[in-house]
This record gives sequence, structure tokens and C-alpha cells, in this order.
Amino acid sequence: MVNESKEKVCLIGSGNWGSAIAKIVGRNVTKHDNYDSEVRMWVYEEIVNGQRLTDLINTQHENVKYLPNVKLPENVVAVPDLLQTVEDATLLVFVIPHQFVKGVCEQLKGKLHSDARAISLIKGVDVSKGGIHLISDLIKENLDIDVSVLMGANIASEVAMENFCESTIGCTNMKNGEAFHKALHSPYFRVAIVDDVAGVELCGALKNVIAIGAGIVDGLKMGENTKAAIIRIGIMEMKKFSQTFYKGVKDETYMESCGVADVITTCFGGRNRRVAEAHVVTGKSFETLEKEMLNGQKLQGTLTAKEVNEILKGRNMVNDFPFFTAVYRVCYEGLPAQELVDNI
Ligand SMILES: NC(=O)c1ccc[n+]([C@@H]2O[C@H](COP(=O)([O-])OP(=O)(O)OC[C@H]3O[C@@H](n4cnc5c(N)ncnc54)[C@H](O)[C@@H]3O)[C@@H](O)[C@H]2O)c1
Ligand SMILES: O=P(O)(O)OC[C@H](O)CO
Repeated sequence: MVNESKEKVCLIGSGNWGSAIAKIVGRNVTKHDNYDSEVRMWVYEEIVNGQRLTDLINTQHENVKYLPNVKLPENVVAVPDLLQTVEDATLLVFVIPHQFVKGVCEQLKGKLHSDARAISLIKGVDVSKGGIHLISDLIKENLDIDVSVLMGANIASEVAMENFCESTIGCTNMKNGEAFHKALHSPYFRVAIVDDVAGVELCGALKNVIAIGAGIVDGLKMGENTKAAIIRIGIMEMKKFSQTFYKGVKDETYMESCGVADVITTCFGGRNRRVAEAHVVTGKSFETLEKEMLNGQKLQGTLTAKEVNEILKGRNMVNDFPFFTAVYRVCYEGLPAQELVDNI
């Protein structure tokens, strides 16, 4: 039975980032008296080497598929049942690829603790209702709870190795932002809090489109000046897009970890960049390369490029965002990679 006055954190997701975050949260909850020491982590169950992934995690304390060679604290418990994961949880950390959020929210409706609040670590946008919708708003509206976000220059494997980095919480309710800060901040994972949810979240989503562009010019071996230009142009479109669709997004947000820093790390070390480079070099489709190169991990950048294009088409604004449009066309319309820069 959970002590009613204690916060209880659960993780919805256990991929590459979900597992790296589980390591931090698992440790942090034991440092605060008012946090329950068990952290349940929802695993989308699968069989790995003939065994259930949840059993492997719970016996080896390692997510051998999505974050191998990193030990997780023993108080992190892998659970295959989503509703059992959220039972009694007051702080929900959403960390699944953005294409799966709707399905997960459907299952959670009406099933949460009365004091439940959430934070989304998910980088993407939703366009299913037409127009743009933040993933945090999708969660908020479906589950009727407050939702903060955490985005930053955070490649999971590096965070898991405890290399120093920073991250950014965006929240509207400071008390909730601080409750998540306690669970997430650590000396090597320094988390700042800002009151700009849309700004933080859109940086996290749109930098993945910029990374696809960076991977394309890497594949073409165009050199570092070209890549720097792609990064600059991409940041300008990221800012213009966010401030066009969400009034009140702050200029200062781009100087937080979620902004320029995340664009840089993703354009050098991320999966989106790597797969886009391979697409240019091999000529294989992004879908094939995702399967061949990522061992079950998911790309967010190609789908986000498509979703952004849908939004821009709906507003007759594709010509106002030539870089985002050209990245979309390389991914989905067969625009030759060599023509990317001619289109921006
Ligand atoms: N990996 C990183 O370095 C990193 C860092 C920061 C943010 N993020 C963001 O975090 C989010 C989650 O990414 P990740 O790296 O943890 O995941 P991932 O790409 O490593 O793994 C994919 C996950 O999706 C799960 N899955 C597969 N099919 C599913 C389904 N139908 N329903 C629900 N889950 C399913 C898999 O079991 C696996 O846990 C993404 O939005 C990503 O952009 C990732
Ligand atoms: O590997 P990527 O391209 O999904 O990027 C990972 C993180 O979002 C970097 O902050």
C-alpha cells in the first residue's frame, strides 16, 4: 500500500531514452523521503533472446535491447501491464515515440490517481485533429491532468554514462515542475525550469527535422560549413514556426539546453542524422534503414517532417519554410538529396 502523502513516480516507456531516464529517476527517488522508492516502468513487451524483456530487465537490471551495458537501479521494476504501471502513481513520465501516444492515452483514460500529473519527454507533434497539437496538450486533454515537458541536448547513451549535460523543464504549474525536477535533476544531468511549455516542446520536436537535413548534407560529404549553414537556417525556421503557431514562445528559450544545444548534439550524434546520412549513401528508404540500423528504436524526424508539412500545407505556408519543406520532399517525394540546398 502506497503512503498517500508520498509522490510515486512511474515511467511510461522503456526505450533508449526511457531506460537512461529510469536510471536517474530510480536513484533520485531514494534520496527524497517524500518519494516512494519503487519506480514502475512500462515495457511494451517483446521476446528478446527467447525471454520476455520485462523478465530480463527485472533479473539483470539492464534493458539489454534498448540500453545494453547500463545497469538500472533495482528499485526500477519493469511492468508489461500499462494500468498496473500507473496504479497509485502521482508523477507520470511519458517517454515513448510520439506515434504511440494516442493509443497509450486511450488506455489510461479514467484510470489515473486523482493527484496525477505528467511530464512528457516525447519529441514530436500531433496533427491527427488537423492543425498543430502539442504532444503535451494531447496528453493533457485526453487524461485531464497538468503536463510539463522536459527536452534538452540529451543523447541517451551519453546521459546513461553520466557525462555532464543539461536539460530543460517547461511547465505552467511551478509546483509540478519542481516535483518533476526532484525526480530528474542530478549533478551530471542539470535541469533548468522555464515557464514556456510550447517553446521547449517545439524545440524538441523540430530539431529532429533539422537533424535529418544535417544527415543529408553529411551523406553528400559537403563539409562542416554546409552543415553549420543547415543548422543556422534550421534554427531560424524552428523559431519562426514555433512563434507563428504559438504566441508567447520566448526568444530566451532557444538559449536553454532544449534549443540551440539540442540542435547541435542531434546534428552531430543523433539517430536521425545517422540514418539520413545512410539514406543518401545507400539509397535505401528511411523505413528500411530504421529497421536495419536501429534495432527497434524509432526515428522521430521523418514523421515530424511530414507532420510539419501537413500543417504548413493546411495554412498555405510551405514557401515560408523552404528548409522544412525541402527536408520533407527528400524524405517523402523523392527530391534528390543533392537538390536540398538549391531549395533553401
Ligand atoms: N534516445 C534518445 O537519445 C532520446 C533523447 C531525448 C529524447 N528522446 C525522445 O524520447 C522518446 C522516446 O524515445 P526512446 O529513445 O526512449 O525510444 P526508442 O526509439 O529507443 O524505442 C522505441 C520504443 O518504442 C516501444 N514501442 C514499439 N512499438 C510500440 C507500440 N506500438 N506502443 C508503444 N511502444 C512501442 C519499444 O518497445 C521501445 O521501447 C522519443 O520521442 C525520442 O525522440 C530520445
Ligand atoms: O537520436 P535522436 O536523433 O533521436 O536524438 C536524440 C535526442 O533527442 C538528442 O537530444
